[in-house]
Amino acid sequence: MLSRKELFKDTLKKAAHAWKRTVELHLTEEEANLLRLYIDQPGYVDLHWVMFVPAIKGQGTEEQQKKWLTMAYKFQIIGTYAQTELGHGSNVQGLETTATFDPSTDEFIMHSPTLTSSKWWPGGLGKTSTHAVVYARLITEGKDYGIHGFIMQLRSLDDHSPLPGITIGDIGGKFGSGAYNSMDNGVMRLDHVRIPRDQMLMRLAQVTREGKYVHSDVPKQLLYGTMVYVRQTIVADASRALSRAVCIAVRYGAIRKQFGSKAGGPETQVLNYKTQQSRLFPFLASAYAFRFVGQWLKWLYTDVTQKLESKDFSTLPEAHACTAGLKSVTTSATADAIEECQKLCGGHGYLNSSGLPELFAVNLPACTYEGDNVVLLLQVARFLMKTVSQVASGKQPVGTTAYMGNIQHLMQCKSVVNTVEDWLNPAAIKEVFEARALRMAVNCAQNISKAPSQEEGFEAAVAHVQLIIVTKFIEKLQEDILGHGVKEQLQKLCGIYALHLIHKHLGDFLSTGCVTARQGSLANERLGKLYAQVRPNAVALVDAFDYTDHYLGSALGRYDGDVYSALYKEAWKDPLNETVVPDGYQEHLRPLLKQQLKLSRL
Ligand SMILES: CC/C=C\C/C=C\C/C=C\C/C=C\CCCCC(=O)SCCNC(=O)CCNC(=O)[C@H](O)C(C)(C)COP(=O)(O)OP(=O)(O)OC[C@H]1O[C@@H](n2cnc3c(N)ncnc32)[C@H](O)[C@@H]1OP(=O)(O)O
Ligand SMILES: Cc1cc2nc3c(=O)[nH]c(=O)nc-3n(C[C@H](O)[C@H](O)[C@H](O)COP(=O)(O)OP(=O)(O)OC[C@H]3O[C@@H](n4cnc5c(N)ncnc54)[C@H](O)[C@@H]3O)c2cc1C
Repeated sequence: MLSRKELFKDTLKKAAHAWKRTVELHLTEEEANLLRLYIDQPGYVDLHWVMFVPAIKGQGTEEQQKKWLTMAYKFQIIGTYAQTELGHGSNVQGLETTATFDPSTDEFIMHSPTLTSSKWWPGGLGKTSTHAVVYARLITEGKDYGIHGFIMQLRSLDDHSPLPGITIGDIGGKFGSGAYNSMDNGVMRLDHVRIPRDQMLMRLAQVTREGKYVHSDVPKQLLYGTMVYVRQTIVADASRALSRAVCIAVRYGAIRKQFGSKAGGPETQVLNYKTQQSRLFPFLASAYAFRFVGQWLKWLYTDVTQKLESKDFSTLPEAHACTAGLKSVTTSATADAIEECQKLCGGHGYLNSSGLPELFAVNLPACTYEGDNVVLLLQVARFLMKTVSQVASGKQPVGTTAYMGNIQHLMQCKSVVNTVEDWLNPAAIKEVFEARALRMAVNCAQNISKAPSQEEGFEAAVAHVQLIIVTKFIEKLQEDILGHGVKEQLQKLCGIYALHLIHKHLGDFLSTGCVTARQGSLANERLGKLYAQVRPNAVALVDAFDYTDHYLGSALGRYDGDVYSALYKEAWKDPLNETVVPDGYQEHLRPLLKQQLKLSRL
């Protein structure tokens, strides 16, 4: 119910309080991250910690890190990540902002040469950030060396006014009433702003005092390293958002009753309807699947980072493909699922008090920020095409593409599934997912020379990423899992996750010859049985997410199930209910009613 200005100020207040508590309680970095997470309101601090600090860590020299991170860690400066422009977001190489080296003063001149080169979108840029890592085309000795990162001070540390030559503001209201409107996504134009040479982030490349451009021995793709890091964190965010929506829909489904009353008996809980289960339980399974794959991705990222430190860059392409692909598949699935959860809750799901509209509006842009989901899957496709060609030339693939080394078998194997129960076998499931992914990638690679098809590459990428998620779920179940019966429940959810994908993408599985129509129908039968088996534990499986009512923010998802009183109470809090007769009655309603009454008497 807050206006944009009030909402923004509220975000500033919360962020300042969180920082105060962080300092007072001597929180570790991990604890402070959790605190920000549970504040649950997008704000400038996200960009400061999630992008500004990592960009300096990844692309700054040791000296630069020491200087800038010391101030950033103490919040003496607030930073953002200013990459996207009005004219270009996905195509980073198409950015237009220039950083021209002037050897006479040992400075870079930062400039926005066109309207489309205006920086546009960076979070916190609009009203808050004092500094930014700005991405611009480096020009020295008359030559354009492409995009590089530069640290710029944007606002005075005394009175917060923009520095000379910098025009800066907020880009305006966004989707939904709250959601991302707490964030001051900004626009910025630069008019020949001078910064010292040592504010170019120089780990990847340097410009000497004389203006010579010098490459380091690290791959230029490390320029994109911050995005790899953030994409990895977004997978965990998606899993959390999805589990919140599912928690609301499952709990409400157990309370809501419609039809089915015989002879005055109780009506049916909507969660017991098969159609409700087949729409909702795949989301429950996906929430767990995304959590496990997110944990694995965090491990992968840490592993790659350690390797990079010792100058081993071999796993960088795989890390890029995994983070891009998983960010894309999990955020798209999550946005779709939250929207569907609203429908699963019927009319009440459309109320703000259900918590679902806000959850949807906050998570929808994850399909776009940090890389448009389609563009990212096309990156995965590119990686797969390269891997297929390496396999063809005898190279043994590793990591998440290791299965491609089994090409002889996977290109011609037939699924062993013969009964409904056979679909309980993780090996049988994994084999059909591997065969589908490989055959789609190989078909795409073979067709590329004839007529390049983006769609084919896109579909192959989706199949590969789904295989990763299924595989990581299966691997998770091979670990020790504490708690009586917990593993059995997770096995059922793993089955649901995999089999619902077979159901959804049956066309792929059939057309690549991985399963027959009969096996597809056995998979559906198995899925129906799994839904029935999960039903008795569905509420416990969402309680296990351990969300407080406060964090869930939903009248429908309350732990105590007292949904109707909560909805009723929430309704009365609406500002429209502050007066019995609404504002506007005297000016607009009364004259209208009186006029009509007069006319009717004529
Ligand atoms: C309620 C909420 C509360 C709290 C939330 C808490 C936390 C939230 C966490 C985070 C979210 C917070 C805020 C959101 C902030 C959003 C910020 C942004 O959006 S920043 C801007 C992001 N922009 C993008 O992602 C742009 C996407 N575009 C690209 O990445 C690239 O341009 C491209 C599409 C990859 C194309 O690049 P290029 O033109 O160079 O193209 P090529 O395809 O030729 O690639 C060359 C070569 O490089 C390899 N490569 C590409 N990218 C990477 C990479 N990242 N890492 C490693 N390698 C990479 C590519 O594969 C090619 O390799 P080759 O085939 O030649 O071997
Ligand atoms: C809430 C939010 C916060 C953001 N925060 C920041 C930030 O802090 N810092 C920052 O720098 N940026 C930020 N961004 C910008 C964001 O990173 C870009 O919007 C994103 O990278 C997508 O780029 P675009 O907007 O140029 O989309 P476009 O690339 O213009 O996409 C438009 C359409 O074209 C399609 N398309 C584009 N290229 C291809 C292709 N090669 N093949 C097929 N289809 C294609 C896309 O799929 C999409 O459907 C933010 C954006 C949002 C929404």
